[in-house]
Amino acid sequence: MHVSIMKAREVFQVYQRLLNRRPYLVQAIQTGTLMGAGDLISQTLIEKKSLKEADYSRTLKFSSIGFCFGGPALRVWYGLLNRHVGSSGKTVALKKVFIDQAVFAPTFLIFLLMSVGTLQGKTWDSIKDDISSNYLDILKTNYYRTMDALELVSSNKIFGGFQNVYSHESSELKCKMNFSVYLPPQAERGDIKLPVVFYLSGLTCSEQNFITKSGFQRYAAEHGIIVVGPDTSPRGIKIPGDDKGDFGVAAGFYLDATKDPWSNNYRMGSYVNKELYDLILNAFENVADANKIGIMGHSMGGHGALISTLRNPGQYKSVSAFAPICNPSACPWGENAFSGYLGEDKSKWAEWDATELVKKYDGPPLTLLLDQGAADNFYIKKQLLPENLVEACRSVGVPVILNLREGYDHSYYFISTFIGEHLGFHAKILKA
Ligand SMILES: N[C@@H](CCC(=O)N[C@@H](CS)C(=O)NCC(=O)O)C(=O)O
Repeated sequence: MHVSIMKAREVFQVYQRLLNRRPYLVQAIQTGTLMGAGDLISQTLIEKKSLKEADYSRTLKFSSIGFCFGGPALRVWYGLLNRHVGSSGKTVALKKVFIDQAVFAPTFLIFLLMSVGTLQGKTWDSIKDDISSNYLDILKTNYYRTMDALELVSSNKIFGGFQNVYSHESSELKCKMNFSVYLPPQAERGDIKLPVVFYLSGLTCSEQNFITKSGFQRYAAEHGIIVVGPDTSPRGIKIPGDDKGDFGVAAGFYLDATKDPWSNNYRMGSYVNKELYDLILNAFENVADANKIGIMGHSMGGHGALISTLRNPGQYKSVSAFAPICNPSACPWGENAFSGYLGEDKSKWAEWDATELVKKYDGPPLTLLLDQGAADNFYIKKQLLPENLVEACRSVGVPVILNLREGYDHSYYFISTFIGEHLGFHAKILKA
């Protein structure tokens, strides 16, 4: 699995390089391929043709429209938008979506319907008929899809940057989710790519706790780091037994549940590491550096940061955690959550347990940074077990730093004291 993930990453990097070097050609090939594939999917899934019956000349016509016109037109259009609207700032994304949907979408759709008609050998009159009967329906469907995308919930200026909260419909979790994005002042002009650090919160938290209590923005602004904070579980889905505080709502444990009734929505592992990860890199393409991504977290979120890194070698270049649940298979919180989400087979638990995962880690070199308050009741009651993780790291030679902080507890008072050190640690690795 590690090998295939590394390969996928390399392919993505080659793609990025090609896109920088030959933007028009790459966009043309991409749009051509997508339009061809779209036609083939429509013929097989919607028109119910078999692959033998499919009209491949129609597929080729769609591809060539994408290659010759769609791709280059998109490239020119996004270039114009970047030049005239800018590429970052509080309202830039919203302005761009608005102009794109108000100007480009209606114009391009007419052009597309005309090209398709022409390539199908239709007369001008029948093309006009097609346009008058289909145009508004297609445009409306497109508008509904756009509105589904990203919604800005709030935006506040802090330490020269903006603390934003967005919401979106998650396909993994099948519900509406909030997440936070801090854009430091260095993102304002949109002409430099910055490191991104994901922060995963603990039990009972939403995306709000970290952004209102930790004071991380001062240090993110200092280092020029974008910080993204997802929520901790699916929201608004009522499943009996989901309100226990350490299981269900606000306790997704950053894994993909396999046991009913949780497996349909409780997919925080894929949500964070695939859906949200890709969404951030796409939506903030101009300012987020896809090669400089780190992850950190607190308690259940510390466990999330560690397993996300260990399960996806190379995806996160830096990782750190505050009071993480280090060995969930061996503590009451973890046993309760894992048996509920994954069932009783403990071999499946090991796939989501940092202490087990690190023993099999086979990826780029990593140093784990852990901070633990010595007066943390959950540490004292053996919910967190950092020593188990440190021992496992030592057994396989993975470097780990464990700072035991005298007198500190489990709260955000502890996190806010050391958050600057953690962001400094990420900055050092990601900016190297
Ligand atoms: N479920 C436990 C843990 C609650 C807790 O301490 N949550 C931590 C994360 S594990 C937190 O960040 N709470 C929110 C906050 O302090 O703002 C309890 O209810 O005592």
